[in-house]
Amino acid sequence: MAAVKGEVDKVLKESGQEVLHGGPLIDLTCEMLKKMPILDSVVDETLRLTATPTLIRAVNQDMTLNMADGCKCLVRKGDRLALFPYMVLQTDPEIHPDPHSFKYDRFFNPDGSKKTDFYKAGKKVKYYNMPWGAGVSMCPERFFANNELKQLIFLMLVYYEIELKNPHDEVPDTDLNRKGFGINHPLEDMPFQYRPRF
Ligand code: HEM
Repeated sequence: MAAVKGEVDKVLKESGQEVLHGGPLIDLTCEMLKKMPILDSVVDETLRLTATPTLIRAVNQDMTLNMADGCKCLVRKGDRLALFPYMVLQTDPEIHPDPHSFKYDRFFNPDGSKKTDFYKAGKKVKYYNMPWGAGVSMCPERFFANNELKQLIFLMLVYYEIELKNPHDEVPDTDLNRKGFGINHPLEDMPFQYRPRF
């Protein structure tokens, strides 16, 4: 959180704004949100660990799927195909080392650019994180949803001092019953406390 807070403070300062007691509300623009590679990485990493959609496809013609391990899988016209990227990509330890840990910098390079180089068996992987699905039915509202998440985090960090109530508690497990249905929920709450800065 400290890294994101540092980035939020920098972007706010560069915009010439500050939080003042009784002062005007922060004017948060899309341009400001675009200058936040750390926050982008944090959102991507959060979705990597929590987005578990099942992608269903209808097979319109007989075809062969070539798997990463060299296997070939025949699918027939009329079949239904269910893909579960959470298991096969998002938590593959070869693509994402230490896959069940949250690493805020997993998706950005030291020069601040977005990290897109991920490998499996020595080959660059095209799809390394698929919270939004892929292809023609890829979530059409992903830019909106991504910006909403970024706005919420930005404004929470600008207006409030936030800390975990019990910082040494383990991160709760997720509810296995929801796997396959969008975003995973934690089994328990993680209480936090906050104080307005204004
Ligand atoms: C974090 C938030 C969200 C996530 C992780 C998410 C994820 C997804 C996924 C995985 C799919 C299926 C993609 C596929 O089959 O390849 C999808 C489809 C879709 N999503 Fe989202 N979504 C999110 C937010 C939203 C929001 C806010 C809206 C609307 C305002 C939305 C509207 C849609 C629609 C209409 C489709 C169907 C697209 C189609 O079948 O052509 N999503 N979304």
